[in-house]
This record gives sequence, C-alpha cells and structure tokens, in this order.
Amino acid sequence: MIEFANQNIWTGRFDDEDGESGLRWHQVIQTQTFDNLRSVQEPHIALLGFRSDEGVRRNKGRVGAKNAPDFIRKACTNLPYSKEKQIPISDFGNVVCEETDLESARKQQIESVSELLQKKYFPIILGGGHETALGNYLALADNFEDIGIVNIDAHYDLRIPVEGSTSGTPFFEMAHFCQENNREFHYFCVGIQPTGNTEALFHRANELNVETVLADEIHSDLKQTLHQLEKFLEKHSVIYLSLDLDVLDGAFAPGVSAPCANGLTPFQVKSIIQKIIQSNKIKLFDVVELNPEFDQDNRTAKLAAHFLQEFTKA
Ligand SMILES: N=CN[C@@H](CCC(=O)O)C(=O)O
Ligand SMILES: [Mn+2]
Ligand SMILES: [Mn+2]
Repeated sequence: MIEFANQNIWTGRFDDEDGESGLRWHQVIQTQTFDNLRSVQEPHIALLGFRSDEGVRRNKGRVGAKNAPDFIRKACTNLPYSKEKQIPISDFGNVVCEETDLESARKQQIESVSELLQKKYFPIILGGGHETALGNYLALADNFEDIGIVNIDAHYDLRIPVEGSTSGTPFFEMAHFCQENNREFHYFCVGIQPTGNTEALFHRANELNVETVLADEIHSDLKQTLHQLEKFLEKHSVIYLSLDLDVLDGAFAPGVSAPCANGLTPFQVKSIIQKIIQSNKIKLFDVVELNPEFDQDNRTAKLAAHFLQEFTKA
C-alpha cells in the first residue's frame, strides 16, 4: 500500500526577511504521486519512505522503525536550502508494510523504486529496518547490470533467512539472487564490529568475497579506508549505498534497534558518504534502522538529516 505524501509534515520556520537566501526544505519540497509520472531532465531527488519494522521483529530486535520516515522528514524540514546550490526534492510518500506482510510491501517497493529509477530520479529511501535494503537492490537490479553494494553498518546482515526475510538477512538474499540469476555479487561492508557479528557471519562474508572494513580500521586510519573504498568504486559502473544508523556510536545514535559500542563518529560516516557521492556513480541511497522510540532529542533522526543534506548538493 502507498500512503500519499503529507504536505503537513513539511512545515517549519520562515525567515522571510532574508528572501531566497533564507529558504528551508519545507518551503521547496514538492509532494508528488506516481500518477502520470514524467521523466526528469536534471538531477532530482525522490524521497520515499518504507514504513516497516517487520524485518526487525522477525530478527528479534526492538521494533519502532516503521515510524522512522516521518521523523526523518521532520528532522529535514528546517534544513537550509539554496536553489542555486542544491537540487530539487520531491516527496512521494510511503510504502507501507501492513501487519506482517513484508512480502507484499516489498513487491510494491520494487515497483515504485523501479519507476523512479526509470524516470531518472535519484531515489532516497527512508527505512524502515534493514529489510528495506532488499527491495531497493532488486529494483536496481531490474534496471542496471554491474552494481557495487556499499553498506555502512556495524553488522554484515548476511544471516540465512530460516524463517523468512528479516532485517538481518538482506545482503545474504542479494547474494542468493545473484547466484540464481547468474550475476556477480559485489559487497563492500564498512564499519563492522567484531563484537556484533559471530564467527559464522565472518565466515560467510569470506565465502562471498565481501570486502570488509572494520570500525577499528576506520578509527585508526580513515584515509586508508577512503582509499580502499575508492578502489571498489572504480571497479563498478553503478553504486548502491545503504546506511544503517547503528554503525554510529550509541552516544551519537541511540535511536536504533541495536545501539553500538565503539561505533563510528558522524564525521567518519560523512567522509565515507562524500567519497561515494564524488564517484558520480551512486544511483540509490537508503538510510535505515532509525527507531524513534529510543531516540533522545531526535539526535539520531537529525544525524540522518545531516547526511541527507550531502545528497542535495548540486
Ligand atoms: N539488522 C541487523 N541487525 C543485527 C542485530 C544485532 C543485534 O540485535 O544485536 C543482526 O542481525 O546482526
Ligand atoms: Mn546494523
Ligand atoms: Mn544492518
């Protein structure tokens, strides 16, 4: 089910005395539906929420991520916006997971994201638990061949879907899809915590040729990480970027299902994101695992907004 974009979310402070240079997101965002959607000729962001935490529930996590998309929008509403230096943003509302029917919501998600890609939008998908990632990847795979996956996450999310798809299985399911469809699986996972992944997960990552950067490696040499990332970016024509907010230290990002010890700083995450944007190859970004119920002063949602601002730069 698709829930129409709600213009009432996009309200905030007005600085009319400053004219155009005082603009904020809520003054420029356009709400849109998929009816008669036309292709865009210039770079244009399409925000789409994925209101689901069914994957988190199935993965025995702390539910609440289904309400994240509107909290992220709220955190974006007062961000400054320059018509000259930023690209247009449209809000397409939310794909909604009804009750436990993640599979139907995913079908809708693949259709909607695929349409946005075909109409040349840059989709930014607001999760949702990390189950959000699978539909995004499958939509990309419908439209592009050589996809490099970058996941900024404390966890590999390479669990075997024993009882169906969960927030812990999406990258395993992508690998499985690739095997079934004779495609290559290229997965670069950055921010991994040895305390957050069992030996089985490290082993699976190794078997699937996953390129891993540990959180500690970033703490000791961010430049080296960016260099390693650059080499991965060079090898692929299309990049899919997923950001699981639990990669950030729990002190910065308490509003997640599984808060992180020894996690990354906002600056480290932003540097990684900037490097990926500079490649000009990114076709889709998702930000997942915000759980507003555990957030403090909306600081995790504000971090998500802080990172989203990077993608709007022309
Ligand atoms: N999205 C994935 N989450 C982690 C959760 C870990 C935890 O609950 O501690 C995982 O499955 O590995
Ligand atoms: Mn995680
Ligand atoms: Mn994850």
